[in-house]
Amino acid sequence: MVKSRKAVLPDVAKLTKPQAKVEHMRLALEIEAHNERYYQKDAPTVSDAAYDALRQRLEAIEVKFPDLVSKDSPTQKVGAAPARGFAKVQHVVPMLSLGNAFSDEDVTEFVERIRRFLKLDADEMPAITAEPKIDGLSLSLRYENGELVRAATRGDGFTGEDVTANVRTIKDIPHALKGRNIPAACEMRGEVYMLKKDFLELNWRQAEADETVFANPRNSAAGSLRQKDVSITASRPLKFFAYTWGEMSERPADTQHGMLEWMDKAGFAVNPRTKLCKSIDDVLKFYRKIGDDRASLGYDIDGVVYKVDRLDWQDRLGFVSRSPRWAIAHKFAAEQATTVLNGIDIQVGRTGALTPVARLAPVTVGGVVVQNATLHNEDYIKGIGNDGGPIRDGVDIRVGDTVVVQRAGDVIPQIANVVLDKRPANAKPYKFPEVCPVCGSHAVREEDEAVRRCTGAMICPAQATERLKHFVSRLAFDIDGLGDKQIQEFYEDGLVMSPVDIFTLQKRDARSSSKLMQREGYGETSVRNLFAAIDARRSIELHRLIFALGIRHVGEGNAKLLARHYGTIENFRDAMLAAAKGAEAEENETEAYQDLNNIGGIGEIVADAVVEFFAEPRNVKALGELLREIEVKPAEQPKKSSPVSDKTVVFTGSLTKFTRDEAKAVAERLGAKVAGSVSKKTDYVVAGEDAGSKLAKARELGVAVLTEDDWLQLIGE
Ligand SMILES: NC(=O)c1ccc[n+]([C@@H]2O[C@H](COP(=O)([O-])OP(=O)(O)OC[C@H]3O[C@@H](n4cnc5c(N)ncnc54)[C@H](O)[C@@H]3O)[C@@H](O)[C@H]2O)c1
Ligand SMILES: [Zn+2]
Repeated sequence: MVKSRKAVLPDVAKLTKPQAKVEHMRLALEIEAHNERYYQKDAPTVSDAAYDALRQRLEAIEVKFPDLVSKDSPTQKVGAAPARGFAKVQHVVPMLSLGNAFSDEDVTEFVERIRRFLKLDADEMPAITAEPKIDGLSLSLRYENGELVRAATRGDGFTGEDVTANVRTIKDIPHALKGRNIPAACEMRGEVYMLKKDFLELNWRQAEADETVFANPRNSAAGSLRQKDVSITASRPLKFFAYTWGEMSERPADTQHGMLEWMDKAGFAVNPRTKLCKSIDDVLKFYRKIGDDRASLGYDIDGVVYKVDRLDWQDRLGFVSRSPRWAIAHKFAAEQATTVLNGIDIQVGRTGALTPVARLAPVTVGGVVVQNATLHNEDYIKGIGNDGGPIRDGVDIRVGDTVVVQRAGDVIPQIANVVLDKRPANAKPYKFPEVCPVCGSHAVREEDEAVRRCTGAMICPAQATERLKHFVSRLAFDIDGLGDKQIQEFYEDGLVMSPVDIFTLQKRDARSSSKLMQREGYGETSVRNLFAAIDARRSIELHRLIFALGIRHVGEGNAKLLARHYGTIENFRDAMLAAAKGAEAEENETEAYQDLNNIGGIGEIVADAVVEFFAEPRNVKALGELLREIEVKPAEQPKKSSPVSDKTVVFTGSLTKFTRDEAKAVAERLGAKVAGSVSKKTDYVVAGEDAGSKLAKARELGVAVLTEDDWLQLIGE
């Protein structure tokens, strides 16, 4: 895409001043729009390579016409302003960006610049640390007297977002620093990221629950950290590498690599692949080696960062507008390849969503053969992004097009761009089907939804079979010998049309004249094994059953939260039926609904989806039939061994050490029950400042009252 853009735009060298001015303005606006989507919404609409190309062109224009540089130019700025909804944190030492190197020459030039600046001898090579450039988001952690007091995102470099409560849920980040050599004020900085396997697993769960699916681990990490509901952050597998610092009352070392060693001792994860290099050759060798190892690293990196090792030299070198002079990021080329789009298939999911999939002429991208790419939804094909703005410069995707396919890490391949010069003359805009390709029902788009859905929920075989496949899938009933293929066949032959049919199969088979045993591919043993596998699942864990119901937005995680909260299927069903009574009203005011909505980690969208499910009599009937055939085991209660398990706790007053959501999530994880009011059954009341009537009540009833610190001590934090 970099190339196709350059082919259509005039060479910067040939631009006249007025032309340059117009283009500068256009590029700046476009870059600002991408910055907002990337940094604030965690949802970019173009590839990093495409974005970098825009920046490079803007920089080239500014080099030729320096008076176009203003303080508002994107070349002078870092990131984007903090998003609304977060408290702001001023960085005492700004958090800047890095200059980029895209070639070996750029790296040589970087080292030369340093030598000239420091006036080093011709044969004197500054030692350089080479660090993997983790593709996550940067974070600043402030420790005072060794205790974590504040965490902030980079924001625009000067003002970041306060994410202290979120950060306290990340295991890699110590709440207190270790060792003796701890400066009184100490700001540690590094990258929050997500392992590729955790990202894929999370996306899979999100997709199952019909929730936001992230484009890559970086966006996923950023989206997970920047959550107003801390319990969501706590449920996401975030990790952290430390690699630099902000304000430091004293420096415990005088080299970059010495500082990294100190960080390791202080209790941080430091990237083990970092290397101290003595020559440019060393540096480039490191770059190529880690480039080769990239796929096996476990986390995404988008290049290597080189830093001058001596801190006194770093100090002398200082900064240019938005980046240090003593460091540079050597970027990897994006993994892209060009191929032809042979067709677009529509898949119908269990919730009736019509999802377009690109069928590509097979092509190798970054060492992997790619034949399919996701096309997300009909707007995406048209060149319209989630926010209604253009993507790919508004170019649509047509069957027959030559397209640029891109893989970032292990993510599902995407179509990064269309090569318009190669579009066949007869290519027609793609017409998205308005009926379900499986059952023929109308497929409609709801207002504010990008997805078109089949309306034939009750009759659509795609939905019914997808629901059944989900019902027997690994995290649900997980029945051996009953996979996608068998479900499809049994459905087509009318043997299994709804979940309960699975458990009555044997009874019906005994009475039937056409036996399962006589089917092709089946014998006595396989039928016996199948029935045994089904019987083995007549007793099922509550969370598996809840997950198996296929309620929108209820993935494995939410199913577990619900199971843990309600304990038994009877409790769960009764509560949901009670909540469903209020579903018609504008605001659901039933106590059962309030209780559901108050479960840590369950938000309104999930609560509404569950209630909606129970408000539909056909669903309740199907569940009732199923429950006559199976037995549901009560939910396992979490960790028995903790000092607060089975205790009932009430938090009151204004808390300063943690947010209420956070306190609740932690307490529940340790097996405590968190209640809203004080009674004789209450074991502890944790009172913050200005605690009122609940504290009085606790005193009156003789319930133990703890300060926040007492509580932390009690749970061993
Ligand atoms: N696709 C889009 O729409 C879009 C929009 C904006 C930015 N971007 C992408 O974001 C990046 C530019 O943003 P940027 O200003 O954050 O710069 P950058 O990512 O190029 O470099 C600076 C960042 O690198 C990170 N980093 C990782 N490991 C490091 C290490 N060992 N030492 C020091 N820093 C390390 C830090 O977070 C630091 O802030 C580019 O890759 C760009 O393509 C994409
Ligand atoms: Zn259908």
